[in-house]
Amino acid sequence: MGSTDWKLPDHQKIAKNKVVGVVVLDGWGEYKDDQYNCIHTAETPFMDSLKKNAPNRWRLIKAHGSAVGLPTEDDMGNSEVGHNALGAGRIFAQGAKLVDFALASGKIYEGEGFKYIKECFETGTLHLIGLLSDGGVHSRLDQLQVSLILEDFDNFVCLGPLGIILCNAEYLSLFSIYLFVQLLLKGASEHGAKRIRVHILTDGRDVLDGSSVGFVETLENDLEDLRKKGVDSKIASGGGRMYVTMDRYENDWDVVKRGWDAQVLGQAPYKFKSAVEAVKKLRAEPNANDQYLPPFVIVDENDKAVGPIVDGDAVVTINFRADRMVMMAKALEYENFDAFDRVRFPKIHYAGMLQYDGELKLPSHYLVSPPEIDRTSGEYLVKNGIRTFACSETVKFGHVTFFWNGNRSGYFNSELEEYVEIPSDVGITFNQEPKMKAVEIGEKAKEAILSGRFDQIRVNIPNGDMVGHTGDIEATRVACKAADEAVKMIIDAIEQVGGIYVITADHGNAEDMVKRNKAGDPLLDKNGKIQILTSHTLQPVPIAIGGPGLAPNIRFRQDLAGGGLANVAATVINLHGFEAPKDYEPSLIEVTDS
Ligand SMILES: O=C(O)[C@H](O)COP(=O)(O)O
Ligand SMILES: [Mn+2]
Ligand SMILES: [Mn+2]
Repeated sequence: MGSTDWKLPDHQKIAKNKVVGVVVLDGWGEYKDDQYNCIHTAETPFMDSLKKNAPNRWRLIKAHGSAVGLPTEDDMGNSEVGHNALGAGRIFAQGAKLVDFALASGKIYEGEGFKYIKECFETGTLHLIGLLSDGGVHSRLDQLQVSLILEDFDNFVCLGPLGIILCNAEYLSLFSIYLFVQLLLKGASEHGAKRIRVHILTDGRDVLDGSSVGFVETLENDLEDLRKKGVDSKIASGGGRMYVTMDRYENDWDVVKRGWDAQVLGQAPYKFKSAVEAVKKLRAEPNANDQYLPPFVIVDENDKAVGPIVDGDAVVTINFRADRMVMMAKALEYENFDAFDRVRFPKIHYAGMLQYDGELKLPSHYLVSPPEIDRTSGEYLVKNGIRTFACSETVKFGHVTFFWNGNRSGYFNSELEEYVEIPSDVGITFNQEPKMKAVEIGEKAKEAILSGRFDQIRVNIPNGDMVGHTGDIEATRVACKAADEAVKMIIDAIEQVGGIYVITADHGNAEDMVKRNKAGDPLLDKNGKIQILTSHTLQPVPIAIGGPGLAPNIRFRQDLAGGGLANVAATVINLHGFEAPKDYEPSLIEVTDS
């Protein structure tokens, strides 16, 4: 945007030059106090005191559904959409929604990306690689499926293979134009794909553990339908998302390599004739779960892998979310690549569901244009001279940099910014080390605050989320305590320099660790055991402001009951002493006369 006026007007009532500490507690929502609320049951004296002691400076904000650009109010928040909203100050239609629209309108098949992969359909195989679940965080199974038929316009109900999906009005107007929605598998085959291989990654993180079996069965049924229509379509390989392919921020390339070996080379420690059998058998191993299933390939009667990726094939990574697909995209696209030995680098036509990195333009071909998240608060502030420090450990590092800056890697101005990544533990599940690197993040942030070199210090503290995803309640309590201690360290430093703090979260997770019925009571499985919730939640998140630099007459506005994460950017800009851009969601704060 060449014509952007980057100069922010001075705020009429809020002074400049205070150090502002912005802390994002990952996966830290607000929910009723019971034994499955790990934030409540953990010792979190610092966060508790904020809530208790300054009611005008503590409130809840929305972090899911339409408040963060997701298709429906049933969509839980996640780190990508959460940090995008926090950093950009506006609500953008996010990947999940954009793909829905592109599929519903059929535009996906008219775009450059689809045309590019279609060039291989005559003689090559179309490979689809991605997360197989209806979690809606990285991908959605119904976007892959063969049919979704709108049957009942009056009641706004879409019937699909997965059951009933309620459509909101915006969706309905699009759906109503297209009675039969062509989804990716069906659409690709109708547009000429003759041979399709799906490389599945099982979830259990954005959905219940154990649900992978049902998703694989659903996909198998769809592929069976396609086979009846003469399309040679099969599942070719698989593995658990956290152990195969979906690493992020280059924490552990072995994860991507395991996927590469299975998907591209057709090699894996486990071989099965069917994916349903694979998932059932591998899940039966002690301590096995959907997130960490080992890699497997599907083989034919001669024990030969049914779907390695070879020269002349087309490949689509079907995830719309960026962070856990960037590494695979690099492996599939970059000629020069040394993160691991690819053994074979097939000449393929590769497209992402979306373009995952706007700065790297990666991948160069994609089926759906990503949201154009421009003019983020980070860019405005840096352009107005705010010296910015951002830090987290590897597994969340990109959240306060890449996602915060609208899915762009790199600095806006390397002279004014410093981004510090603390290496995360590798090769463990985080319930084994629930304190993670919270203290180290706290130390780095403290150092940055006390150094006098920065005006904004921005951190993500991952514990509640990363340990919450393991479903280990005891460990999640330890995680929440560690996060609380890290926040206190940072805020103590803010106190020392007379600064201001903003503490919030990107979505819920640790505050509810059990699946519940509509009345909010825990659900039991068929053995009478509670069903552990490893995923995020629909709960709101807290935001607290304070610090000696915050004038006594600044408080949260009382008239913004529906405020959400996107309102935080204008709030932070104000606290730096500037007015926010006019099209930003309104600031949460007001300056009273007294
Ligand atoms: O990628 C993940 O770890 C989960 O799917 C979502 O968690 P996040 O949105 O907090 O990263
Ligand atoms: Mn998160
Ligand atoms: Mn998470």
